[in-house]
Amino acid sequence: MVGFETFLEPSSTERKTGMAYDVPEGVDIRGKYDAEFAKILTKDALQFVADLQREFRNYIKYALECRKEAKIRYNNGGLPGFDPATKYIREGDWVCATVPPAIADRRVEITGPVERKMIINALNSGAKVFMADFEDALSPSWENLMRGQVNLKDAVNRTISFHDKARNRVYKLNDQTAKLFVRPRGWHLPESHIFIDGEPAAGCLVDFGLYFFHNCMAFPQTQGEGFGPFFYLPKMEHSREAKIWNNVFERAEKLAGIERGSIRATVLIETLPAVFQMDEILYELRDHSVGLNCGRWDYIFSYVKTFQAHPDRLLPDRVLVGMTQHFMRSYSDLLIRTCHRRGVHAMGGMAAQIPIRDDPVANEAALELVRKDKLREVKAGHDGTWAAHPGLIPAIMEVFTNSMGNEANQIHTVKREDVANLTEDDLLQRPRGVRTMEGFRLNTRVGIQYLAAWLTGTGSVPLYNLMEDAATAEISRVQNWQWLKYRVQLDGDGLGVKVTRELFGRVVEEEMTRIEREVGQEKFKKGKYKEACKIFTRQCTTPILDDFLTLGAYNHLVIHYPKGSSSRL
Ligand SMILES: CC(=O)SCCNC(=O)CCNC(=O)[C@H](O)C(C)(C)COP(=O)(O)OP(=O)(O)OC[C@H]1O[C@@H](n2cnc3c(N)ncnc32)[C@H](O)[C@@H]1OP(=O)(O)O
Ligand SMILES: O=CC(=O)O
Ligand SMILES: [Mg+2]
Repeated sequence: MVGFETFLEPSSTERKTGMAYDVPEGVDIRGKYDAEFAKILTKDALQFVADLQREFRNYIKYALECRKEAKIRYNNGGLPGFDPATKYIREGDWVCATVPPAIADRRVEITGPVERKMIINALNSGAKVFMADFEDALSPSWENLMRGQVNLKDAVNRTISFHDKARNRVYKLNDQTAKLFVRPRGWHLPESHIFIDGEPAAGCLVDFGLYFFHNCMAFPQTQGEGFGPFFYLPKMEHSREAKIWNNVFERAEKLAGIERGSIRATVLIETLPAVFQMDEILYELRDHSVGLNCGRWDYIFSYVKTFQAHPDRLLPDRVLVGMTQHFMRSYSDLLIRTCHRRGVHAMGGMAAQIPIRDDPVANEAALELVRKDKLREVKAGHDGTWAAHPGLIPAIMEVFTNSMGNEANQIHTVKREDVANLTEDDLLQRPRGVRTMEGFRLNTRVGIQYLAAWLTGTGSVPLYNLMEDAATAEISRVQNWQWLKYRVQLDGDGLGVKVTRELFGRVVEEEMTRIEREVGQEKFKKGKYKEACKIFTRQCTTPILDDFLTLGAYNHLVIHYPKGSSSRL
């Protein structure tokens, strides 16, 4: 068996001879040529991605077809629930592989896009783990994705640096850094700059494949056999999708010649159907799992999406749908019980507050909200949680450490058998609260500004002192769609106004004026606010809900080089 190290050495014939990528049979690169990207898009790396694509594409297509069938069932009145056919897995006494000591303690994890300076800051932040994100926090332009792969390779090799010329500041890695996890895109997103056998590659296989190919050998070399690389897996709806990932991992380990079970992944439970599949998902990944995470923002989005044809389950204002709602608390509790029963981490989620630099009082109030959220998580039994910003880490670390002390996690100490009997009704309970005009306006203002940033290549932004990314923006979009579709009455501000297309038209106009005032005329003119407004308005008023905000909008990011930038030597 040829090991990966042999693969990694480019042969003389594989070195670039011109301004084009050297591609294997059946692969066509339609993104811009860049000499740095060519070090990632080597012929062997592309062959690896193409092999994964060829082996798994039909499984992925099938899984996406199954999602469509499930949607039809829900749209016809069905509810997601536990599957009687897999009761034996839920009731069985199995456990996942032992948590590797290197990542036993994950009490604070920082997340962020795969941007060069942020990677260095995150790795140096004092968090235990850094989740480098190709997903919710990244706008998946060719430039961002490929630059991100270059950055991660340099980070794993510990050669990464960044010179901020404006501030004359050089960024380098500290001796002690966070452990690196990487989150590839979800199954649904294509990578339209890489064609394999005439069709776009699956985005997640590109993200996973290129990162794994270039970096997998560094983990056994620096951390010992069997300890990495590590991943986060997003937006799954069913254990069949986890099974595909498990097979991808096994194939990758075999090709690389690294020990089976070296790859470890935490799955985000961030769709409503997946909460009924947590045991099954862990079971499929049992040799590669290090737990589950409460992806709370996508989970709320998924609640709306799953119940898009259920007018009796409309959401109140977005700000009211927090972790103390019964359905959210039940989800977090059951996740903890499930993970600890199977011997793996139960990770908490992201509080959206970020530091407010110019207002100490507001800053303290925001920090207090974060502390409260984290205290609830650690008391419930979570083993760690997410921070959106380095400025939050000391406070979050303190809350977790005050509760957990020197224990690396709570896997064996907090079993949560008290929630063993949580029911489908608990997990689906309607969220409570009122709907207001300000909620409708805020959704509109946030949705448009987020999309405008995303279209210009920024996938996570601070808006009104909160972190916004693809998942939080999804809530704004689908909530407006839901309220418009069912012409809800805004019952929370005493006005009793009905949400109609005419009202939405007025709100969009007024909020665009407000955005222009807030960001300034020049930024407004130069930015993509009008384009974003058009996309957002269509998505909120379309008769059939788009599955994802980013799927339609992705076409606006794709730039093909018509003559192609591939060559075969
Ligand atoms: C729903 C989910 O999926 S959550 C996970 C996905 N979302 C995310 O990962 C969001 C991550 N967070 C961020 O992107 C950013 O914190 C934002 C956009 C919310 C705010 O960013 P900014 O306004 O630029 O923050 P701010 O100006 O306060 O940054 C101060 C410093 O902290 C750094 N910083 C901020 N957030 C991060 C981060 N998450 N990771 C690393 N460094 C960070 C900045 O780079 C900056 O560094 P510098 O002082 O060396 O220049
Ligand atoms: O990915 C995390 C989420 O909350 O969504
Ligand atoms: Mg998410």
